Amino acid sequence: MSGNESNLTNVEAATAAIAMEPSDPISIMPSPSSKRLTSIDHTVPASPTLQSPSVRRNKSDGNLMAQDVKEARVKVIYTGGTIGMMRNDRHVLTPIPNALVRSIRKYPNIHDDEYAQLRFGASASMAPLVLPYVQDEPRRVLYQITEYTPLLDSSNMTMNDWARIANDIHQSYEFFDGFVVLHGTDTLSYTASALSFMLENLGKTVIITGSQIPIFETRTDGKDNFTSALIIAGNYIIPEVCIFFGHKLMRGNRTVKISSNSLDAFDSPNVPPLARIGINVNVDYRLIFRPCSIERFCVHLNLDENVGVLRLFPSISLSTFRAFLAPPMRGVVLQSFGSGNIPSNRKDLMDALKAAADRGVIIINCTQCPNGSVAAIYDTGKVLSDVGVIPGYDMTPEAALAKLAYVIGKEEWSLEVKKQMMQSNLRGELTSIIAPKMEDYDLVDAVARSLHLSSPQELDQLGATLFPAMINAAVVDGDLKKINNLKAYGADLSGSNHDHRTALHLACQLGNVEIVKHLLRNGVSVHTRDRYERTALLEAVSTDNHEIIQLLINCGAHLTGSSRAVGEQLCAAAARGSLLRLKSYQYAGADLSQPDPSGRTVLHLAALHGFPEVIQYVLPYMENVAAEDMLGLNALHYAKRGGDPAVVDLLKSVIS
Ligand SMILES: NC(=O)C[C@H](N)C(=O)O
Repeated sequence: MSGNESNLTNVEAATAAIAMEPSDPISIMPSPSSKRLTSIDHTVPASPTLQSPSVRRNKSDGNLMAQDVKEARVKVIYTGGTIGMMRNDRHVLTPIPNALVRSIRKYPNIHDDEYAQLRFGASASMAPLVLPYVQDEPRRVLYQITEYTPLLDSSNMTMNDWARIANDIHQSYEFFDGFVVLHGTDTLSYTASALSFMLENLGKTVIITGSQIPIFETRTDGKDNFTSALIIAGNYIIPEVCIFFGHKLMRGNRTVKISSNSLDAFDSPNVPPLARIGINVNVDYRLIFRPCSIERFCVHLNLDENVGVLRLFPSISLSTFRAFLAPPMRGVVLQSFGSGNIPSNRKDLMDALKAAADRGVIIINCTQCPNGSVAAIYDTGKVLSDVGVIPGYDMTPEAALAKLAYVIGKEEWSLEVKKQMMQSNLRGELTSIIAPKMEDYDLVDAVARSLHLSSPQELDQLGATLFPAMINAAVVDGDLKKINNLKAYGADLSGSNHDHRTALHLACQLGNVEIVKHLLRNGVSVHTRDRYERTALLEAVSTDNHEIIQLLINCGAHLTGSSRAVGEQLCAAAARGSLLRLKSYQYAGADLSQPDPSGRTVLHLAALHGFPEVIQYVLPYMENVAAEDMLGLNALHYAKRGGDPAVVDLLKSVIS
């Protein structure tokens, strides 16, 4: 898709467009990383720009075999960690290259080989892996694993590895619905925190997980963590970098590793889990932190390594303290006592802090307590702000350190802006002010009372039914005030109705630019697909609203569905002579030279139906003006059949 070429800077992304329809040739294309011999793609790249499957009904038992089944594509980046380790002869756990995918193909509860055979035929052994059917989840998850070389124990990972993961997500962003990173647990919270900052304007789900016991062992937490992460990444739009561990989905930059041997190895002390996995998946949508600016997804890879964590202890020596703050240090997380206190009677330490802050070192005050926040309620804490130390509120040391590396690495920001950013809530990593009490669920409560409903589940269900309907009514009325009121009542503006349509779908269909902007600024996802696989972008294309198309594209929206289906739509528009529709698709990122399933292009159809202005417009965008369809006919042949002499002459000038 030409409109997306800026993102397709590597072979992997470009080859990811290979269709996975059963009729498509399936081949293994080298990824740029594998070219450098540093990673191996174990399957053909998957792409959400592909058609849903046409797998058939099983003749023997009559069961539905993937026909009409919706699919989601998840990219798995396997970096190492216990999850893929095996014990060597000395009983020491080490990661084994190429073992994970080989084993997974044999596990029927992680890979549905029957579905894969039906879907990908003879090439199934190299095709994407397929998660078996999951009750109550709408999509079959197809996943592609990219294995890094070497596989790392996470204790050996560095900031360069964070950049590599961020870059790989960036390169394949448009080809997948969600991302899972398999990672060692020891430094997982650091990686999650760093990625949460590096992935800017993230619109898709990224889940990092691993395990305490290798996935190859009979008793393992790896299978559950991995499959749950895949299910959530494929079926839920939670535009955050999350950690899945021990039945909980947590905001990554709020987590800490709390146990080296418990299977509940992670906790999110200051923010409840975003989702809990029991018999059902329960997502708390009100907790989700959404990007609220109209900007496209991008990555910031420049991190400053001159950062550190200094944990205070009674009687710390001045020389230790000074040495830590000395150049080249540029950012320090000062882990203070309790609610942010340091020994205020230690003038020597205060002077050293002030000298460092005056030199431009950003010093951020975080508590040593696993729970709670720093607050200037004691004199011993207040003195810190007097010497230029910034409050880190309730940030974990991991998040504060990663944020310092990110913020200091933003060379375009002044020192003042950097300090401001450290105190601002960029990705849900800190709570600086107590949120004003929401009139949360008042409205729902009132209705519930009149209906005699009382259980939390009934209230949730009522909210999920009432709010989307009421928001949609406000969208139809074009009533921004009403939309805001509903939000104040606790409505999730990203909520969808029974057709999985959001208010954004409707606003795009109605062409209300103001409401579209408002919804985007309130974090409504551009990636939600309704029951019929339509995105908000497709609604804007269908109504030829170019301003809205541009807004959505600026927010990271892209075309989904098979590229050949897009070709079909383009040909239909050309046959009608609709230059407007062709432009709509083009602005939405479509490649105007994309053929339909019979190999015909817009040029063929415009030639046949005699639309010279369409031909003039599309000519510069055609990859091959003489492209032939499946019958071996090019656009000139079609023009001759169409019989318009002007069109024939026009095409003769470009096709010999
Ligand atoms: N459970 C684990 O994954 C621990 C391992 N040492 C790692 O962090 O890679």
